[in-house]
Formats: sequence, structure tokens, C-alpha cells
Amino acid sequence: MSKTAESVWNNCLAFIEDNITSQAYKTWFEPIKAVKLTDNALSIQVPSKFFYEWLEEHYVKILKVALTKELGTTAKLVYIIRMENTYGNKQPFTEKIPSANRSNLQSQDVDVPLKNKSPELKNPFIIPGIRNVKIESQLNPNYNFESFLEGESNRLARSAGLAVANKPGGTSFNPLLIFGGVGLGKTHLGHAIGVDIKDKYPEKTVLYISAEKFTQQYIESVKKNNRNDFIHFYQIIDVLIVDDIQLLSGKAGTQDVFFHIFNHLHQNGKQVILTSDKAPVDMIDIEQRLLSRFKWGLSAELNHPDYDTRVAIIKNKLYRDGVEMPDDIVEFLANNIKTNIRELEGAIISLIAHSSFNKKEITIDLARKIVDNYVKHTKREVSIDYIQKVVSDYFQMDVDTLQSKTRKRHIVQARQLAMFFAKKFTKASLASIGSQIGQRDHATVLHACKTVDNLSSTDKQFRKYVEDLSKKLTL
Ligand SMILES: Nc1ncnc2c1ncn2[C@@H]1O[C@H](COP(=O)(O)OP(=O)(O)OP(=O)(O)O)[C@@H](O)[C@H]1O
Repeated sequence: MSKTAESVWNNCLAFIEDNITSQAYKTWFEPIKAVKLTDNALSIQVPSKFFYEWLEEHYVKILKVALTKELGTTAKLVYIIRMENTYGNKQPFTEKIPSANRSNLQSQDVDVPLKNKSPELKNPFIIPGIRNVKIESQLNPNYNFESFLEGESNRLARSAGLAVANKPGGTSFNPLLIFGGVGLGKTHLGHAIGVDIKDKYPEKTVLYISAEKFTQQYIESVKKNNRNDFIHFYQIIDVLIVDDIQLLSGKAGTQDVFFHIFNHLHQNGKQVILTSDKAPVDMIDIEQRLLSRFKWGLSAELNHPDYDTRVAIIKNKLYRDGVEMPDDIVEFLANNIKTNIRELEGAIISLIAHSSFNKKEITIDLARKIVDNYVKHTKREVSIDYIQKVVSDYFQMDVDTLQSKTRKRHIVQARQLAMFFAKKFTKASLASIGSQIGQRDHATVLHACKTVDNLSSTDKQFRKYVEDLSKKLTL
């Protein structure tokens, strides 16, 4: 049997599916179509330029292996990027730079079909007209992609959000469910998708609503006997963003009505974006038929941001607020508030407020107080990088010097102290500490810990170093 684009691609897919996670496969390979096979070149169609860039960045190796297996070493891969000539889609969005100074989003005019018997839709978002209703998107223009910093923790969700914004209703990410712990940016990302869609497709009707408000409106509509108007209102939306969908838990009536709205939107190629504080599997008291719909598209998790992302978020916030803060304080905050971006922002605001009300400089002591007073429950854990930084700063050297091979006494002592504190304050093994502090082995770390113990009981000056550093690292 001769090879066709489809047969070659199907074989490649089988190989790829075996070698990557099922979520990655579903996200990045299922939407691809094989288009043609000429000579040894397979052309595949991808939904967007972003998609192509992602594949090139993350999956080029596996694609190459799969294709070489099928077509030999001269195999070539050609991407065809589908661009539709509709408004906002003329430019690949990866090149689009959102304006920093957004004005508030405009109301959206929606023509309600004449068959609608009740033009006056009783919904708080609607100012009834004769045939035309205005729907406020309820989007916050400040929650946009530009202000939503990218990091390892949010890369998949952010990228999927961008893909959805580029082609609402036209990707396999429908619904797009963004889930994650408290204060990790679910609401921000939900808004950002909506804001970007309004930028690219101003004619689309976008609505952001919290599940709580949705429930209240539904209850109200039942009381006032206009449940159908309520349903009809939501069915004319092009992009529906429902925040905190887990709050529908245990509310059978609201779940039922949402189920009908969801089905209608989905069947009509409209985009649904949901956020939740848990993954679908962990949602309780949500009907099975609704849960299974949540799983139709893509569930993308927002994880705790890593250190670099936390620093970037703090710096970005300071920059936007026009405030300067010394780097060591930024690092201190990033090191001490790890699990909630809202708390991180709260601490920055408190710090700025304290310092300006009391006309005090922003100091590390003030930062410590704020962290203690405002984010008491934050678990403190110092990293080996942070320990090396604090020790190097204390001895006025840089981290490279601390890690160097030199035998100069004061540098050796600094290195030994860093190893000692890494052992004391982290859960890392001796071997891991050694490899992170200048590529030493575990025996060197053990020796360092013993030396620090001995010197602290015999040398007064050295004991002072240990006490000072201990204070700096634990406060
Ligand atoms: N990646 C990010 N870059 C910049 N700011 C972020 C990022 N993620 C979250 N934030 C900020 O953190 C704060 C909390 O985010 P948000 O309210 O979206 O969290 P959430 O996950 O919806 O929280 P909750 O679980 O309480 O509903 C917001 O001010 C948001 O702008």
C-alpha cells in the first residue's frame, strides 16, 4: 500500500502518543491535520502560528524521530498555518503587542433574533432596547495577558488561553478549564482571554461572570418566573467565562440550567472558559454529566510560581506602581511568600503603605514585620541559592567566589558556612548540597558541617558569624 499524508502522520502520532503525556498529546497533536505528502515532505496544518512555535520549541525532536522512522533521513516537515481573514486574525498574534494603556472595554451590542418573544431580557447586564440589547462584558481591562507574567507554573494554561483567544470556539480547548490553588491567577487569566478576544474580535459578545453571581441570577429568575429569559440571555453569548465553577457544587437547579446553556453554546461553536480551585476529578457534588463536559476540552493547571516568576511578578508590580525597592527586599519577599500571588501583592502594598505613612525607608526589617503580620501562615523555607546569596553578601563577596576552588581561608569558611546552613535549613541531601555549592562531594559537605560546629564552640568571632547568618536566614 502506498503511503499517504494521513497514513504517515497516523504512524507518527502513534509513536508520539507513546512517548509524551496524554495531556500534551491531546493539546498539541490532536488538533493537527496531515495535508499532503510530496517527495519526502509531509505538510501538516496547525491552528496558529503560536501552535507552530510551540511545536518547534518543545516537540521538534520527537517529530523528527517519528518522521525519520516513517520517511527516512531525508524526511522534511512543512507547517501550514491556518489564518483566517477575519478581523483581528490578519496578524499572527504572537507579534501583537497589547497597548499598555487600555481604555475600558465597550459595551457590546447584540441583536436578539425577532423570534424572541420577550425583548426585555430581565438580566442585570442588559439595558433592554427594542431589538437590541447591550451586554457589558464585565471584563477588567487591567487583567490582560501583558500583565500576566509567564513562568513554568502557568505556561500551559497561559498558552492555551492565548490559543483560545486567537480562535475562540475554534480550538479543541473547549471548554478551557483553568484550575489551581487560591490566588494563583485563575481570575486574571480568565479575564485576559476575554480582553484579548475583545481586542481581536470586537464583534464577539464576551461575558465574564462568577459562578456565584450566575447562581444568584438564576435563583432570581426562578422567583420572577423568567427562567427562559435567563437561559436565552446566556445562549446569545459568544464567549462565556465562568469563574469559580466549583461553587455550583450541590446546587442541582443551577447545574441543570448551566448544563443546557453549556450544551447550546458548545454545539454552536461558542467558546466556554471555566475556572475552578480544583481539578474536575476532585470536584464534589457536581453532576456527572456536567463533569464529563468539563473534561471535553482542556484542563490546564496553574501551579505555584517558581522563585524567578515570583521575582518577576514583584518587579513588574513595582514598576507599574512606579515604586523602587532594593533587590534584597524583593528577593526576601519572593523567598518568603511562595504559594499565593495575591499574598505577595498584598505584602508589597502593605510595605509601600507602611513606608510612606511612617516616612520610613523600605528596609529588610520592615519587610520582615510585614511578612510576619500579614502573611503569618506562610511556610518559610529557604533555598540553597538564597543561603549562598545571604552568606556571600554577608562576607561581601559574590556567589561565584564562594563557589570557587580557591583555598583562601575566608572564602573556604564562607563556603563551609553556606554548606552548614544548607544542611540545617533545607531538606537537601549532602550530595545535593555539595553539587549546588561549587560542585563538591558529600564528604566535603559533611566535613564543612563538622568544622562549623567545632569552630563555633572554640572561636568567638566565628560564632558571631554563625549567629548573624542564622538570624538573617530565619527572620
Ligand atoms: N502570572 C501572573 N502575573 C502577574 N500577576 C499575577 C499572575 N498570577 C496572578 N497574578 C495576580 O495575583 C492576584 C491573584 O490572582 P487571581 O485573583 O486571578 O487568583 P485566583 O486564582 O482567581 O484566586 P482565587 O482562588 O482566590 O479566586 C491578582 O492580582 C493577579 O493579578
